This record gives sequence, structure tokens and C-alpha cells, in this order.
Amino acid sequence: MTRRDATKEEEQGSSAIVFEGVSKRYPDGTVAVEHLDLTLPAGELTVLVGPSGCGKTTTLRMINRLENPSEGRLMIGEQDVMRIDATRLRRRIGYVMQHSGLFPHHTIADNIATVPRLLGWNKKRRRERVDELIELVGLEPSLASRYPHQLSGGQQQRVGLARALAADPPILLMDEPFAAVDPIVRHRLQQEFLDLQRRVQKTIVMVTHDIDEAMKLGDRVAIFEPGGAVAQFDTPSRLLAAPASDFVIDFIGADRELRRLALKRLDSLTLDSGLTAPFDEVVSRARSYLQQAGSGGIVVLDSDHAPLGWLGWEQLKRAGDATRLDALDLQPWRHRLYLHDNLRTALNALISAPGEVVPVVNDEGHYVGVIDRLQLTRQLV
Ligand SMILES: Nc1ncnc2c1ncn2[C@@H]1O[C@H](COP(=O)(O)OP(=O)(O)OP(=O)(O)O)[C@@H](O)[C@H]1O
Repeated sequence: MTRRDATKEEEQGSSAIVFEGVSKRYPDGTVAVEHLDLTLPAGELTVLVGPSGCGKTTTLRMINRLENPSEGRLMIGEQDVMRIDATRLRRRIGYVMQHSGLFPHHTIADNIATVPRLLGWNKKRRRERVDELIELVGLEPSLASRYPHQLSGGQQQRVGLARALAADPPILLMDEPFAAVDPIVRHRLQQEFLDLQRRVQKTIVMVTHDIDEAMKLGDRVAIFEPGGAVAQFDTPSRLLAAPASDFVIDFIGADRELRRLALKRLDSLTLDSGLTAPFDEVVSRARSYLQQAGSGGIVVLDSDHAPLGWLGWEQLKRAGDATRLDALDLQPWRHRLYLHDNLRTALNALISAPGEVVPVVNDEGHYVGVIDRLQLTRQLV
């Protein structure tokens, strides 16, 4: 393999991050991370959360080799990070810090273009990328020529994010990215960040000590406990429904959250209309609906407009173009959700649901929309 091929493979390769028995001991004997076994799936947002000093930041910084493990192995895709040149590794991993970490004497545009410049992109390409990113993170184009101290905290965080995304890295590390801004700005940045992640689908690892933020943003959440071990690593819904220990219950306040969910009914939410297809639709049409909507699956409805089952993208990909949907092996839901059901019932239904999506019906059993994990966890904060 030539060096060029190797670089290409690094850039395009699968970006799951795997910790295999990783520990970190600092020279003064502090054990920051204790025998970590963790697989952070490619394309997902994993949040590391826990009390202060339990090893979250150290864990994050081992991924881009700002710290090296004392024991164990850390893999990105098929590669051991210790075998990748640290500088090259960092160029394909975006890093967002708590206090944006911008260069004070560089303009916003120059800050954003830092990695593209190091990679030798020409001026025109850099300028186009800066314009694109400024729009992507929701900044005013006129800010490009300003300096960091002329921006608000929230704006600086947006620039930090744009800079981290500049060379389109497959992995993004974020260390308390929303901690230094006031609660209203934080809420808005979180919402926008969720939308952005849906579009860019990076493998993201984020550190926070705010459990509400973790539950709202994470596809998966690793709850660290003092001593640098992970108490539980799971989806937010499963953490709530099946906390693994008293420490987890205390930390997420599961009882409180579950009680709150039980008090709210589905008809108090604006349900997502979801992606549906009639039972007699053909596979090729359903595939194009999915592609247009960028969805992972579709709810198939019967002739009474009642949910019949779920079809995932993988199933549709394998099926013949002209096959009718009701001839396929539709995945049923174990629970039927009515508009008058509460959100705790919805949470239980979601855990076993195909595609982590459950249809909701009215009293007549007719489809009215879907509830998914994201909508539900939004209710928790
Ligand atoms: N360079 C270092 N030398 C010695 N000990 C360190 C060093 N960096 C961190 N530690 C210690 O390692 C432990 C884990 O620190 P780390 O910063 O990873 O925790 P954290 O969970 O991110 O904490 P916080 O939420 O307060 O940022 C702490 O006890 C910390 O004091």
C-alpha cells in the first residue's frame, strides 16, 4: 500500500472508537482511568458524564493522543492510535474545547481555516470552506473579519465548532463545549448542534458534567464514577428504564425523571408525522421516500390507516423493486401507543421498538404520528 492509499484509508475508514482495557495513571500515581472497555459506535454521539475528577477529560484526550494510555489498547476503526503519527491523527479529529481556544490574534476566518492551512489547501478553497462553515454553524458572514474578543461567548463557541469541522474530520471530540455560555444560549446551541449532527453524522465524543445535557444529546451515555471506571454505558432510554446501580440512579435522578414522564401524555406533544407508506406500495417507491427523508426506516400502514409494521433500510435494500411492502417481513411493535398514553409507557415501548420509533394511534386505532428517542429525551430537560 502506498503512503497515499494509507492516508486515504485513514480518512475514509470506519471511525468507531474502541477502548480495550485502557487505564491511565499519571506520573504522581493518580489513577485517572481504570481499565476501560468501551466501544463508541461510528456515526453516533457518545457523551461521557460523571462527577468532577472521575476521568472523563483524560478519556477524551487519549483519543487524540494528548494523553497516552498507561495500559490497554485504543483503536480507531482498525488502527491502534499509538501506531498513528500524533500530528496526522489530530488532523483527522476535530477538537472543541470549553473556552473555544481560539487564537486571539487571528481573525475568525483565519481561526476557522487553521487545519485546512496546515493541510496545504489553496486560498480559494480555504475561503469557500470558511464561508460554508460560517453558514453551517449559524454565524453572520460579516463576523469573518473580526477577532475573537469582538464576539460573544456563544459566537466564539460556534467558531470553535466551525474550526473543528473545517477539514471534515470523521471524529469530533468536545470537552464541555456549552459549559461557558449562559443557559438560554446553551439551550439554543444544544438544539442546533443536534440538528447539525443529524446532517453531518460524525462520530462524536462529548464530555459534560451536566446529566440533562448528556440525556438530551447522547445517542449513548457513559456514566463515570469516582476512580475512573464506567458505572453504565447505555442509551438514555435504557439508563432511565434500567439503571445498573444505586450510583446511576442517584446520578441521573431516575425516579424523579420517570415520575415526571408518567405525568405527561402523548397528546400534549406535537408528534412527528413520521415517514409512512401504504401496505400496497412497492419497494422502489418506499426506498426513494427513505432516501429523500434521510430516515432509517418507514412505518407501513394497512387499509384502515393503522400501523402494520416497521421496515428498516437494510430490508428495503435487499428486496426486489416491484415487491409490495406487505409481502415483506414487517417488524411488528410489541406495544401499541395511544394518544392518551403517558410518556413513561412510551419509554417502555421505545426500548423494544424496531428502529427506536413507535407509532401513535388515536382511539379508533388510526395512525397519527410517531414518537422517537429524541422527542422523548427532549421532554426530560
Ligand atoms: N496531568 C495530571 N497529573 C496528575 N493528575 C492528573 C492530571 N490530569 C488529571 N489528573 C487527575 O486525574 C483525575 C481525572 O481527571 P480528569 O480531568 O480526567 O477528570 P474529569 O472527570 O474530566 O474532571 P472534571 O469534570 O473536573 O474536568 C483527577 O483526579 C485529576 O486530578
